[in-house]
Amino acid sequence: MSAAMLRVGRIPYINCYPVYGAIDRGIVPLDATLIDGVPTALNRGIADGSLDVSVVSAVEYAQNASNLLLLPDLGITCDGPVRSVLLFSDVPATELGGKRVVVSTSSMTSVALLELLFENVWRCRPEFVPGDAEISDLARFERGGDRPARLVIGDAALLLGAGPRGGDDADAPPPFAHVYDLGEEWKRWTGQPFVFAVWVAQRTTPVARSLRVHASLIESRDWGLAHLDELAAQAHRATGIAHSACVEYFAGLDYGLSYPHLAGLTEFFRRLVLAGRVPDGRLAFLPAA
Ligand SMILES: C=C(O[C@@H]1C=C(C(=O)O)C=C[C@H]1O)C(=O)O
Repeated sequence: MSAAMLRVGRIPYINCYPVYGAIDRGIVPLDATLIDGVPTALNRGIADGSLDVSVVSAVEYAQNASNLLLLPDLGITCDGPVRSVLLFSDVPATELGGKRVVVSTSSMTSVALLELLFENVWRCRPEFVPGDAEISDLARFERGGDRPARLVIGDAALLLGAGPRGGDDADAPPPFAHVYDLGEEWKRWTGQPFVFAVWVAQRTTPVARSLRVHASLIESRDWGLAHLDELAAQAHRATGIAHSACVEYFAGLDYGLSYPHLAGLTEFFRRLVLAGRVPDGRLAFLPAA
């Protein structure tokens, strides 16, 4: 009897196209079932054991490291602006103390990073309230009043960051006066790259099976990096974001986990441990495929 198919998580944002594009096209085989979900849904799937391997918020690994192994050389990272993790605000961030900041329910890493930035860089203490912030939620965003700022990630952030398009949008709310790119803010603060997402496997999943998934993901990622223009065209068709903006977006992301990325990741975890937000821990890797 063959073991059940592994369940492998994928974020449906365009930021995952470069990792899964060749698998989606049948160019690289993946012996697993792909499960789509926003980052917090995949985090839950890894935490409750319903996913075997997945991309997750970096913070999910830190929360749950004793049950997980990191997949080598895979991540969603930036070294400066990320373009898709944005704080939109009607007032400067330093003036948000005591005010409500709506944080995306899809995100865990960016929310933790935002809290660190408020404590250490903007030095004020807003009240964080969760709110849905996917593309389908954009039209219903309440503006102003007691919610002057909002953290948005992924495709929704790219779209909102691009601003209103054309002159036929007379009813559109005015753009936010201040937009903070969290990759850029982290770089300015620490000088380091930032790792938003990592790929993990359950320690209970047989290593040989996780290794096969890892090998497919690496092969698919390498194909993706060699075909970014084709993937940017697909991203444009899927979201309406300008092709040139998709090209620029992919160029600003790095899908590896090199020494500088690991330095940024451990710096982030160290600061989260200091703030009492995640348990102290260590990085443990699946042996490289
Ligand atoms: C760069 C991004 O990285 C992401 C942000 C995550 C988070 O904040 O928890 C998790 C996965 C990634 O999708 C993005 O989604 O825009």
